[in-house]
Amino acid sequence: MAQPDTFGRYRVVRRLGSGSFATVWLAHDDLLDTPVAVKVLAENWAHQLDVHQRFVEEARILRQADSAWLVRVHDLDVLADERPFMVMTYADQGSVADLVARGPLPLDEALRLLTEIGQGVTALHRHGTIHRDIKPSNVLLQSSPVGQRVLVADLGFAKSIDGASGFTAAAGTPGYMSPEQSQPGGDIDVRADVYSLGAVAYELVTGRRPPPPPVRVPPRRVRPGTPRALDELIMAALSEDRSARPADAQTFTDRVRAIRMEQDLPEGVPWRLRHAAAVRRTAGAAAVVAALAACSPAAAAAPGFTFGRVSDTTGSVSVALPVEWADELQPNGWSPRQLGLVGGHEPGLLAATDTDAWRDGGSTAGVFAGLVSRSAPGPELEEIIDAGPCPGEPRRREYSDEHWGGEVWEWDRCPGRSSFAAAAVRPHAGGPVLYLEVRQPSPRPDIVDQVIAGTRASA
Ligand SMILES: Nc1ncnc2c1ncn2[C@@H]1O[C@H](COP(=O)(O)OP(=O)(O)OP(=O)(O)O)[C@@H](O)[C@H]1O
Repeated sequence: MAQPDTFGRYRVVRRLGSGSFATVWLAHDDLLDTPVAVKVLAENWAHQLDVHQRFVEEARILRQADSAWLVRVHDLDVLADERPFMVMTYADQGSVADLVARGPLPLDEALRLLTEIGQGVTALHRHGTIHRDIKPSNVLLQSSPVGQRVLVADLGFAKSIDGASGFTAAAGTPGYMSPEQSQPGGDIDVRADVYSLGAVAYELVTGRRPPPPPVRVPPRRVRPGTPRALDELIMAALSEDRSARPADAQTFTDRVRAIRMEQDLPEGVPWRLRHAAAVRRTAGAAAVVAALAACSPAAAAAPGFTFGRVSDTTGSVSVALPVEWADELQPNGWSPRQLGLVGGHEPGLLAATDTDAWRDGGSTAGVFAGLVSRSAPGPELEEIIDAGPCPGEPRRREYSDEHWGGEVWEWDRCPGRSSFAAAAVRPHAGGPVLYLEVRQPSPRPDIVDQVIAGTRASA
């Protein structure tokens, strides 16, 4: 699609993306000197009266509901070719879908996001509107002076509460959509949005979208340590019987807020979930071949193993490991926030015989290496390891070679008959902390040391 120069007085900068009905552009309001997002109805829909009307209706609802937790609409106009466009707040930090794609969030962050999403949906309910398509990709993120702010967006399917019964077409997204929404002609009320809030909550906490209704696996089973009150709230919101759900978004949000205030929330993400995102984003066979092709024999291999080298996609982290461990590679980085540490998305990689088994703590051999933010005080594993991945106390030892200094913790008997080592090291010459995990069939500290010695990182 050719990039237009302007929409009205808004100067186009670049295309942000397209949905089923519209394309959204980043533009600049030169008069007010501020970035804006301009959503333009697609040409093929512009002449269809009902779609045109729905687009204008979305703009009006967002304008009238006017909440800090909803995308704000500043202007609505029509182009010369009759395509309507709305001018919105620009959400500069992507969507909650991008965030959960990196893995489950620390609970306090998940609850903060849920509270803000709930406030946005509450504003819609107060305005007399049911959103009908709440899902992580429809919740945008904007940077603000006090951190990150949530903006509920995309009311393409929204309906007024009064006119919500007797829909003829199913609308919504599987996994997030209430059971009543998938019944054409079924009547819908605000509790359909409560179901979707429960589904979003489930995904924020576990890193997984809930299965279609009826949902039988509570979040606690996927993420041990989830507070019982949160588990119960999410499962209540996901009830097939809507009379068992919280009555509306306000009730749901109040309960989330109470859990946030009262509970002593566990920090970080449990071990078995930490690499969930990494595994999900495994780049497939092409990356694996590339990884092996990139392997070059490393010097002074441990007896019985040939070492090779794999790198992450940014080229910042490069790890030497036994080549037979590098069957599968996830080179797209990681989020130290999963360990309860500061930092956003950082360079890192997971190379293993079976990356799924890595996540589940099953039988696999491999190495995870990820950079921790430069401001991390480490390298101290106490800051990183809250509860061990394996039974028993680890053996702890100092580590030092020509390049790195830090510490290593080793567990010999882990689930899946493997042994597990975690290391936090920092270059003697200065630089960010590197966090490593080595999983192997039998405890071989010499291999752990060789992996660390052969690893290189640049910030
Ligand atoms: N206010 C905004 N600021 C920044 N990006 C936005 C904004 N509104 C939408 N986008 C982005 O533009 C893209 C298209 O959005 P749009 O709402 O048209 O469709 P969608 O939600 O992706 O799909 P569909 O409408 O089919 O569900 C998405 O990637 C969305 O994240």
